[in-house]
Amino acid sequence: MSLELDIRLPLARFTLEVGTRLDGASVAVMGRSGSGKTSLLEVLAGLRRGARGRVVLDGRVLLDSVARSDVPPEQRRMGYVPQDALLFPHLTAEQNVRYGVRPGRASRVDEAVEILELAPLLRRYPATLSGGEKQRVALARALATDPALLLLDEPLAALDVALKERVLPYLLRVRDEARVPMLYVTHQLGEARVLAREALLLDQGQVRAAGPAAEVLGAAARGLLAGEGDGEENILEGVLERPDDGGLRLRMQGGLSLWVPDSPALAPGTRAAYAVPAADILLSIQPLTGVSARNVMTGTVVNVESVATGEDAATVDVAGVRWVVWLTSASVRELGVVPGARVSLAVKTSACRRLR
Ligand SMILES: Nc1ncnc2c1ncn2[C@@H]1O[C@H](COP(=O)(O)OP(=O)(O)OP(=O)(O)O)[C@@H](O)[C@H]1O
Repeated sequence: MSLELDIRLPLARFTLEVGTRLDGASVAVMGRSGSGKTSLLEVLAGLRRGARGRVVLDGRVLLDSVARSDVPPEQRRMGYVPQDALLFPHLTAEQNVRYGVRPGRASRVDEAVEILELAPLLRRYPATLSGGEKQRVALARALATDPALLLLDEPLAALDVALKERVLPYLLRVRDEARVPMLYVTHQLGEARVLAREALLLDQGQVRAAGPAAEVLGAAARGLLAGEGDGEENILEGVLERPDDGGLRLRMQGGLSLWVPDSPALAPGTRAAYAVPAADILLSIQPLTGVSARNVMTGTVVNVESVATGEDAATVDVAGVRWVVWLTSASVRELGVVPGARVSLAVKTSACRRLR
């Protein structure tokens, strides 16, 4: 995906001004409530009159106000899922998914149903679906139209959606299996880190930072989002395995594995994602032995940043997996937690909660 943006859109209190080039297959858009995220998505979708400048997606000019070209929304090949994505209440889930697909046009209906695991829900009506299930149907409807880019606007209300209801594991599949590029508004740093290759931070309509997710989603993002969302999470994705001597482990890229709560329903080989709150991880500068926590790992501190008064976040690299650990600033000083320090982390199995 290559997306060139140079746009200006006057809003009620400020002008949205975004000039950047994005090349990643997945881009997280973050910023406080009211910073212009939805407006940006609507400009890309072609739904906002009054936007000036240029939008070029994969070499196709979608907007060029100087040349007076403005491709209408239905010809932009954008799969837009707004915050309040409404399903047609009188249509089944399947009819909703098929709704936007024009006869003779490329379609990804079957793939969308498969990836979003909608087969058991196809005959149901929206009124009988849970919030997370409705989100999956709305996402499938967008994916089914074979978009060049998915535009996903996470409602703030999604913060209240129960952990198992999160659509994140499905978005990972859309990214890796359907391989449709996406621009994804999220309020969760942990989600953005695991999903996005690039990130764009908006502050009062201005780009505060844009670039590789690993660089952008650190201190700047945390400072900007302070007070939004509750607590930071580590999101780990991998494949489940069941060693001979019992238990259930998540094997991640790079070979690191994590013991997770066992459940007979979970088959080895299944892809899964887990959330571990940054505040639930124990950090030690001594090798940890004789602790009851089943997950004990050794890694290197990458950086330490302030989260709030008296509270810091240490990023620790363990075999290529980056963990964020929250600890008090007093502990950081007393223990000497500085970049380059070797530390051990302990995570109780029960602190690992499965998404979906
Ligand atoms: N059609 C419009 N005309 C003028 N101003 C608008 C319009 N729509 C939104 N705004 C204003 O522009 C600002 C950005 O709104 P926008 O919805 O893009 O923010 P957001 O970052 O998506 O917020 P949230 O996270 O709450 O969804 C807000 O101050 C809003 O009141």
